[in-house]
Amino acid sequence: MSETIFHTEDLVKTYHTGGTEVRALSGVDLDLYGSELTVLLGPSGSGKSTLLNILGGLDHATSGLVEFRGRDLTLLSDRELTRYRRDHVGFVFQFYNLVPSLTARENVQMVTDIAPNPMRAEEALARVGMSDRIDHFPAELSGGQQQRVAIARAIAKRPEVLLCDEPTGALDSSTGVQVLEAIRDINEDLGTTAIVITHNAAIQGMAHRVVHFQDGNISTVSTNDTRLAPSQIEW
Ligand SMILES: Nc1ncnc2c1ncn2[C@@H]1O[C@H](COP(=O)(O)OP(=O)(O)OP(=O)(O)O)[C@@H](O)[C@H]1O
Repeated sequence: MSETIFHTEDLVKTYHTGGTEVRALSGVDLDLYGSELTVLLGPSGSGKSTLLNILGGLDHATSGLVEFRGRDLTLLSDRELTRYRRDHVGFVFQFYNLVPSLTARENVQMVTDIAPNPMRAEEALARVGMSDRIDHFPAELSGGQQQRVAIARAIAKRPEVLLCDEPTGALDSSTGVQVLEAIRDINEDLGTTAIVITHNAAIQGMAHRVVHFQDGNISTVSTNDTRLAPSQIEW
């Protein structure tokens, strides 16, 4: 088995809003491994995004342990967390968050211009099958194409982990499959550890490891002996 990338122990996240307390994560124990593609599956509100945000250094846990390669993220200051995110993590969200006034290439270059060891924007876009749309603006691209540009932007700095929160949530099945293929290819070709949130159970077939969430905790973790190609997935 490959190296443990993320390790959590009794991880708790509580939100306080308007006098009420929501326990978004209630004692999560989890290990995730390098170069794997993990799917986090579960109903709305079960805590998937909360966990992903903590793993990615976007949010602090309330209590418990969360380690990235043995380094305790809960001990990091905001400044150190920013550095951790910048150096190690690529994010992809449901809505692509591209800058509308910049072309696909320029959207990716926003990252490659400031990263220490980036791939060229053209290479990142080629890896997601977008070479022929490199000078197009987001409004000239379909939702799936925009999401592939967003993936290119996320991987251009060569992050160790790619965290995807509902990357196909806004897409139909055939467009979504192209996005899943891009994520699978990044995981396989670059060895990038990928974690993909979905509430679409069909997607779990492409994962090495599937983590099922229920009510702020993990109900089961399973592994797929045989994985599906994204082209075999439909919803
Ligand atoms: N910033 C916040 N303030 C207050 N409550 C929050 C906040 N973020 C999440 N929650 C609550 O925490 C719980 C877990 O939310 P989370 O977004 O992690 O679930 P999820 O499984 O990702 O759901 P979805 O699939 O709908 O995105 C929910 O009850 C949600 O309402």
